[in-house]
Amino acid sequence: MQGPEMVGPYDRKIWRRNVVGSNSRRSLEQGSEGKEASLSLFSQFVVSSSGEICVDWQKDCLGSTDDKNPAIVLPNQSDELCHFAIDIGGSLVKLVYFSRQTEPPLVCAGSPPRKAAKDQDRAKEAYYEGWRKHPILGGRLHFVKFETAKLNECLDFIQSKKLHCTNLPDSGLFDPSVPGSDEGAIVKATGGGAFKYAEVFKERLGVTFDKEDEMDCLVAGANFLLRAIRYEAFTHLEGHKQFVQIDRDDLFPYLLVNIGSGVSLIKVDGDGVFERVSGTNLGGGTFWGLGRLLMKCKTFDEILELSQGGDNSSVDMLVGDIYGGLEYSKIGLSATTIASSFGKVISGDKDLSDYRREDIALSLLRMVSYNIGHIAYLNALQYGLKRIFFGGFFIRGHAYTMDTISFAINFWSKGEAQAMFLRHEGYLGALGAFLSYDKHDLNALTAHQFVERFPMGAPYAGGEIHGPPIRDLNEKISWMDRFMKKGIEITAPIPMAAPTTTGVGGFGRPLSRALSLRSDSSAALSVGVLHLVPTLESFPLLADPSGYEPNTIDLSDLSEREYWFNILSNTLPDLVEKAVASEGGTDNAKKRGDAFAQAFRAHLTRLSEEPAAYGKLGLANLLELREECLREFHFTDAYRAIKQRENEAALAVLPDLLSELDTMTPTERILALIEGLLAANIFDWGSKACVELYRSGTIMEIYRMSRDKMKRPWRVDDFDLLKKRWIGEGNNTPPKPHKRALLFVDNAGADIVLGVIPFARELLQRGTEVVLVANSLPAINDVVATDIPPIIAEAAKHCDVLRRAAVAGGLLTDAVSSSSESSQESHNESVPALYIVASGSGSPCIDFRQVSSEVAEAAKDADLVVLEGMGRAVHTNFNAKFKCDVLKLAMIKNQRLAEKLLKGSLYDCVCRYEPSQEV
Ligand SMILES: Nc1ncnc2c1ncn2[C@@H]1O[C@H](COP(=O)(O)OP(=O)(O)OP(=O)(O)O)[C@@H](O)[C@H]1O
Ligand SMILES: CC(C)(CO)[C@@H](O)C(=O)NCCC(=O)O
Ligand SMILES: [Mn+2]
Repeated sequence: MQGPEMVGPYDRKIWRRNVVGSNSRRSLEQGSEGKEASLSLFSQFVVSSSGEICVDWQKDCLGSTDDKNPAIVLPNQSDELCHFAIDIGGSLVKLVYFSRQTEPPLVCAGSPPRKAAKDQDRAKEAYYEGWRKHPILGGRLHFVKFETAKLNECLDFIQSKKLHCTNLPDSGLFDPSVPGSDEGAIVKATGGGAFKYAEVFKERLGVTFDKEDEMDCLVAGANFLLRAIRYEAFTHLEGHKQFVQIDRDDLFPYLLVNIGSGVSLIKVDGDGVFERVSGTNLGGGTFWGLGRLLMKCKTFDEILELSQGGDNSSVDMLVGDIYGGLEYSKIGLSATTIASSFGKVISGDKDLSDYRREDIALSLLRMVSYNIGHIAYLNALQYGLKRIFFGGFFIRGHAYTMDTISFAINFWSKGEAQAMFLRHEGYLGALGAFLSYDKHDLNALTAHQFVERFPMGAPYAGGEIHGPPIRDLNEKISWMDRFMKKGIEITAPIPMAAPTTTGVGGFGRPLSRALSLRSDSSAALSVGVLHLVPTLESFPLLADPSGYEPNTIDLSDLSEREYWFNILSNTLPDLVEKAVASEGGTDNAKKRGDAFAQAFRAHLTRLSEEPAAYGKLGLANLLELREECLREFHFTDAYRAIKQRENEAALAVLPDLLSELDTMTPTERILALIEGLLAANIFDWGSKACVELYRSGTIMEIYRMSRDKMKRPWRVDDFDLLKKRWIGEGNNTPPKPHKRALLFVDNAGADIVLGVIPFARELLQRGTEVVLVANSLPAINDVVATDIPPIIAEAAKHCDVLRRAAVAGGLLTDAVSSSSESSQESHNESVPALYIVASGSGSPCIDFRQVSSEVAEAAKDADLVVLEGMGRAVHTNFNAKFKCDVLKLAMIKNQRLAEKLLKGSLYDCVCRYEPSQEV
């Protein structure tokens, strides 16, 4: 008698949707390490404005200083064949470039697919085919900037990354089947420098500029960002940042105020429909220029930093100065209103050196900001526009600047108009130029197809770009190390900073100037790398997609933030230990572990200073960030060994559990199954309380203890409702079973084996098709889609229903013989199929705005969704409504969550059953 045989999860013949892990949005990140460049080659490490790590190879690079024009050895060069668009302004050069892997992202972390080379080739071919048709598939957009006065740095950057070699004239794209050419690249360029520096680019790089109109680009960039990026626009009042949800269909008209060197005011009525209604020569260049002249500041950020400690009343003439300390209330001017910027200087015979540089800086900042705010308001008034978006790098994510502008708009419009700011502030033009490449069709993508990620350098972002990004793992580790040694200490994020206002932007003096801009300018907003993942979709069963908010806990609340940051910080050492062990505990693994901890702590510190730095912050984002950080340091599955051990232990007792269940009546069984699911959900290595529990007991002991405690009523207990739907009431005919159930599973071990599998088996027995939805990539001890087939194969040895369902779902071959010992299961009845689908996520939570297309496809016929575990059913989606029946099951393994959300206590259970919300 032959046992069931595994079928590789990548066999596309089985079920199109059953391609475990191939569509992970994260799998793109699991690139090979490529050629490892030697560390000693690089001397200086910096971070790009997009948070990428770069090396300053101009400074004494490649070991030999006399080599003036060194050949740059790019680590992972194959990963970085890209193209770009450029905006060369009066002050700054902005570059948007595109990258993608040259290899199809076939491999998902977890157990490696057992796949024949032949299949790999076929899949690769199909991937390239898709690539040719849709060149923007699976790529990333990076944002970097340089000073226009240091154009050479920009040219070097382009050259070092060979960006210009891949802008082929015919397609504007890199085609892996066509050998690259160094000549004749055509690049979309905008801004005045597209004219001024065209010859320089031609000479140095052989690049020809295809010029795009600057205003066209600004508008195209703004429209794109406002539609595609969920957390792009925000208001900023008295230090408080609030993201604004922009309705795609109600975007126009608006006023776009781009504050670059000079200022352009554009009335935007639609895509490509706009008018530049005004402009002002008092702009960012004015501020920077006067700052250099008056305060001898070397950098722009230095002026901003100075202004934080300023008191402008020593420089500005206030209304009170003119009115003898009184206000001019008749016309609504307070005594502290600035009557005349720099006006006080006329009255003494002081020299420049007699004034505090800080005071001058603040006066200057307010002069320029108010003036722009004023002009913006007048134009909004003239054209009847209520919404004003401010872009351009003058804003610099600087709280005080934004407050000042907001205050001005609010003041003059008497609250009628609103100032909004954009996270990608200065990149509008460059992005617009990039969008103007015919073939991209980026505009066709929607918000759920973009994932913005913040690499390890993001917390330090703000530095200038000097060289090629570091891709190589060793370089990353070394960079982290050097950064620490340079004395920019990233400490634990506790205690938390007060709300990060740098002062109230009224006419008075800034009230709070305690927090200074850090010298690395990290007070600015971070712009991440934008990943384009066309395979991600919005989950079709959401009842209210536009009102959907995945996070249950809002981390804009300071005490919540403090609490969770503390937990993440405290559990870090244990995680590092596990991660290092998972990689064999080698010295290299230890180094990576340390670097990971440093990197994650830096993110936490950054976010505790500026919670909205990466967009709206929820617990789910933090948990995902931690996983991404692990992946960045190549910890592919930190809990691999633990998961394996727990799976084995649980599988050993599964047959007994199944037999026990088979002796029960249907009514007893459904209760036992739900109890079992809740009890088994205790195995969660992401919970501090549970990890402590594991120290004192074996898996089975804990599971039994947990089961014994499973007495109803649970904290949230809809069991009676579920039972009614399951077996009906009284003598009435039982309701029809569900057609298809989607089970979003949580942890490995007892959770999946003793909780989910018996429940899935019950569903199958009742005639419900079952789709197990698991992570594409690992997160804590969560089971990954590719982990499940071997578990099912093992379970199927003891259960005929599972075996036949797995065969029907293409997970197992061998439909002929049975090794089942369970005689109670009928062999004649047909059993619906059991499928496994990867969710597209690598997080312990699930965001239903962005799931894999396989999940979206599988959802079409589903009439039951089961969300299991704290991450998926409580941290996220606790309040989510679905178009079909939904069952949310979890054990609460966190004291505060139990108290705050449920007014309960640790280890309380949630069994929430909500019938279809569709009317
Ligand atoms: N690191 C920085 N270095 C220089 N200027 C900065 C920096 N950060 C912010 N700024 C401010 O941003 C302004 C430039 O903004 P931006 O890049 O949007 O304009 P630009 O395209 O160079 O100018 P224009 O569009 O008028 O030609 C500078 O004049 C300065 O006020
Ligand atoms: C000249 C541009 C458009 C170059 O970006 C910009 O600097 C600007 O809008 N300056 C203001 C010029 C005016 O007074 O309208
Ligand atoms: Mn510009």
